[in-house]
Amino acid sequence: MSTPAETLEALLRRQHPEQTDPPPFDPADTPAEPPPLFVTWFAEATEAGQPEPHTLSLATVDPENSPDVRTVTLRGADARGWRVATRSDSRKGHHLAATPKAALGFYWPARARPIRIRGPVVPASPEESRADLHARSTGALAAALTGHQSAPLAALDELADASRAAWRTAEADPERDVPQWTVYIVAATEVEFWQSDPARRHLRLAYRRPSPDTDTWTKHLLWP
Ligand SMILES: Cc1cc2nc3c(=O)[nH]c(=O)nc-3n(C[C@H](O)[C@H](O)[C@H](O)COP(=O)(O)O)c2cc1C
Repeated sequence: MSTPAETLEALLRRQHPEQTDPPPFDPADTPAEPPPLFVTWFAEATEAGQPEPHTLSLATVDPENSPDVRTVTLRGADARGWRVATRSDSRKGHHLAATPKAALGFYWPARARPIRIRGPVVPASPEESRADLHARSTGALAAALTGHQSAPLAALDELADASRAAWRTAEADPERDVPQWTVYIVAATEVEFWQSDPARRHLRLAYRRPSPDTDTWTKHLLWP
């Protein structure tokens, strides 16, 4: 009988990168700033049928400087930066309070394109965070209201009871505030666009700027 490790190795050997014809990408013909290129690539991933292109990895560091990562949902991206949202009293919220820096990772296999982003993080205004909370579904409000995110859970019944109560509140009072709900803006200083190449001459275009206070980005290619 095969061990779980052998089973995994056999499954891994059968995996291959998705074979897609790389879409046209000329690094010389790119905007001076990364957000417009991000929007173009996002739209192209959507058109190519990429499931959940707005799902990304958010990396933070804990107070001991150990990295941590989890999956979140993109709320928007513009000249201010890339926006995610969560409770400020979650594990990631505590990390961001202590070390307001993050890295983001997107991967869109339908276009064979990852994008990685790094930079300092600033919370959006309470008004913007409240608007984000109430632009979403009843379930999303109930989830935010349930609270205790990342705290140890003693029993599933406790979650069921808290969640049912949160759903009742969300349905009865859709404008209910959750003061901990926070939009965080990753004010990128580095953004890298990676385009797969069948001959493995992958294209890597990196944008950099010294700080979020400047709109002047430099661009350069990287060896794959
Ligand atoms: C597809 C997907 C999207 C998610 N989006 C969010 C999100 O936008 N905000 C959030 O707080 N958690 C989101 N989560 C849950 C997080 O992955 C994570 O479990 C939770 O935020 C606790 O993370 P933390 O303990 O590092 O704070 C999402 C999970 C999945 C699978």
